[in-house]
Amino acid sequence: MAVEQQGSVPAEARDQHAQLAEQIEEHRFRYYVKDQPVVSDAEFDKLLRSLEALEEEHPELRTPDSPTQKVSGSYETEFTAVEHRERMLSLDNAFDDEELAAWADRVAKDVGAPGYHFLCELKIDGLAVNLTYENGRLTRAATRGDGRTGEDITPNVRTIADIPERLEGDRVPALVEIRGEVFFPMEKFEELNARLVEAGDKPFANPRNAAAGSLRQKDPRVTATRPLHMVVHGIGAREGFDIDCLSHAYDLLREWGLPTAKHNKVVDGLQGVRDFIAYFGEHRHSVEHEIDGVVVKLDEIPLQGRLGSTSRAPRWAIAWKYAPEEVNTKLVNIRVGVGRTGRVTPYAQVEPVTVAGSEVEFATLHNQEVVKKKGVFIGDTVVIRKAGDVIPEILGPVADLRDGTEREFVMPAECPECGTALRPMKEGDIDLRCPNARTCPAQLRERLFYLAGRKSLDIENFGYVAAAALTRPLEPAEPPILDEGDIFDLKVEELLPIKSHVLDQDSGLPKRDPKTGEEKVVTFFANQKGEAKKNTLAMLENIEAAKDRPLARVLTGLSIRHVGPVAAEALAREFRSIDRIEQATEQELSETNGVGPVIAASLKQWFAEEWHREILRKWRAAGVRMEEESGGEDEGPRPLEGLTVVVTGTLEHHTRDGAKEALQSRGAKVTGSVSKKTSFVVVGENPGSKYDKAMQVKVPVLDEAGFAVLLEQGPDAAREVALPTEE
Ligand SMILES: NC(=O)c1ccc[n+]([C@@H]2O[C@H](COP(=O)([O-])OP(=O)(O)OC[C@H]3O[C@@H](n4cnc5c(N)ncnc54)[C@H](O)[C@@H]3O)[C@@H](O)[C@H]2O)c1
Ligand SMILES: [Zn+2]
Repeated sequence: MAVEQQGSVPAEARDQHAQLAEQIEEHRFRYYVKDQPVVSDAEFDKLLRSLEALEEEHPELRTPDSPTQKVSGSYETEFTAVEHRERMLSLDNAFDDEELAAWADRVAKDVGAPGYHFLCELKIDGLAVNLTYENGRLTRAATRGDGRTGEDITPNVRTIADIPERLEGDRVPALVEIRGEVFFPMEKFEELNARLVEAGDKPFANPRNAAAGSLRQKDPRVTATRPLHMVVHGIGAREGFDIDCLSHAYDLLREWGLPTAKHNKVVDGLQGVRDFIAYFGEHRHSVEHEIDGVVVKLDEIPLQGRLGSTSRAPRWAIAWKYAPEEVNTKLVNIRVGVGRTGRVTPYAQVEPVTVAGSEVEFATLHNQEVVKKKGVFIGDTVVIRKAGDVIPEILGPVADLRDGTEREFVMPAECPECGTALRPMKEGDIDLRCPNARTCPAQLRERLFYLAGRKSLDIENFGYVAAAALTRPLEPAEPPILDEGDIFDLKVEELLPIKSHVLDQDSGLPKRDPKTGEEKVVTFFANQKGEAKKNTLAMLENIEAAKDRPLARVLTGLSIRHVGPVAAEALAREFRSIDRIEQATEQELSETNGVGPVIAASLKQWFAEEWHREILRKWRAAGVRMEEESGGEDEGPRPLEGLTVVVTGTLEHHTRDGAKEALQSRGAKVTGSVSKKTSFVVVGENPGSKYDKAMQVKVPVLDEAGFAVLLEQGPDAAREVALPTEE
């Protein structure tokens, strides 16, 4: 019989199975023992799923030692092996609603009677630990290991502040095994890698690996330096107390001083589970730790016992996995981009990958210090993270895949677009700038794009590619626009012969033909017959129409440092003409409501530059509006329209109501709770939890000085002075 069954599996399937199993074991070893996985979790899960599918087809391959039947491998490590009193299992996964519903059906069938509940918990992305408390004292802590035997990490766990040495209260049991997840906070991650890199050690690829690697240190003194936290999510063996539901057990655990989860919810049916999943799918980043899913458990403990477990996972629980936000890809290059104000920032170019539903090819790296802190080299495989609608970022390198050909990034000394030597604006600035403001093609292109943008002159059909074609065409040699002074004098005849690249707005790089791989060259303004395209004519018409935009928009379009739409409104309202602004003293400017000394100084600097005054002369000659229309009714501008602001803590110069009114009168909405949709959080003294929340969800946080900037100069300027989100 056995022989016959064996024979029924084709050799090919058997080989494939053996190969997959070996790969999976290898990845588990790298993940659980070395804390340096070389593939993403999603890739790993895919391998495991293929193995499961293969076993579904050929059940004979599903032997007890298959990776699908085990919690993980058993490995010899440098830690002492210890037995768990009760097994520590993994979880089965549901990747879609059908799988979730199938699980719920099974539960219904096995329980057989109504009246049970589902306990929904967040699935924390960390590593599992087992804490043994005897008569209230922590006597041992272990990793999960293969589920029966884990590694003794007691001295390391004792360094974690969240974990009590002694349980509190008068209901402390004789024995209890507490299961929970140790995690590493995302906002401390870059700092850790910076420290490791500086010490010549390997950086971690992501916070989950950092948690595991920090906890599994030979020297617990090292663990003690790492900001580890824990959340409790289960109970193993126990003596001396009874519990009816897991949710009630958590109340007891909390009483004992253990760190229980804040977001658990008991629901009485599948719909409640779906709602919980949907809610945290939306609010994934407003939680204090990374989550990769939701764990749904049957709440009633006697019923859990009735359903029992497989060799790998309990039948009474299931893990819903959210779409992964992290993928591995190759860091092809680190380039630098030049912004509107000449700031030069490095950014990563990676092999294109899809993360969270969109293709990613570039990720920001902020400045040369950040590149160093992250410890990434050009040529590394890196972990890319795209969280919600946030700009993609590189978390860290997969150091174990290095082969020695990787090279360190060196910040260029010269502007990549005009060759001018880069320098900081002020001593002590980290940011480097290209000082060639007037003719640096990158800066001019960005300024023109801004000038034509929604906040300024709002010129339709004048986009990024047009700005590039007009300032640095491949042909003819002389571009029609040398600086923004020329924009209102464009003639259609000048545009027709222009040949240019199609520049990508994210990177400033020429787009390539997907087939040939060559950089695309187009006659952007002319059709094949050499006549003006419809869009070209529309662009010229729109430029003409833009001459009559309100003064504030014209001012905004000049890209004067610190003069965004809000300050421009204030200036236009007070002075009513560009001439009067130019003639005003620095004192007069800075006393203007909504302007202040920084803007005043910046205006003076701007007008002192001859080529800036030349722009104004050309615009005036072209008929651009340089004065506010007289008479205007005094309704007041709403420069903060569309913003949502939270104020917390005590401010020195405003009462809470005063601050609220100042915001509302400028059009902002003021709310009481912080979410991803919040534009700014203003913090005074003793800010409390809203501040922490803002840090977590990375909402810009303003101190009182920053608040003043927001009121006077608007959101763009305020963002520049927001407090750093790390630390
Ligand atoms: N990248 C790799 O090479 C690699 C290798 C091995 C495993 N992995 C990853 O590790 C995970 C699989 O490992 P696994 O067996 O730990 O399974 P799992 O992560 O899917 O689920 C089980 C674990 O979830 C944790 N958990 C978090 N919150 C919980 C909660 N509220 N209640 C109960 N448990 C909770 C527990 O530690 C438990 O052990 C997958 O995400 C997999 O991709 C990756
Ligand atoms: Zn330059």
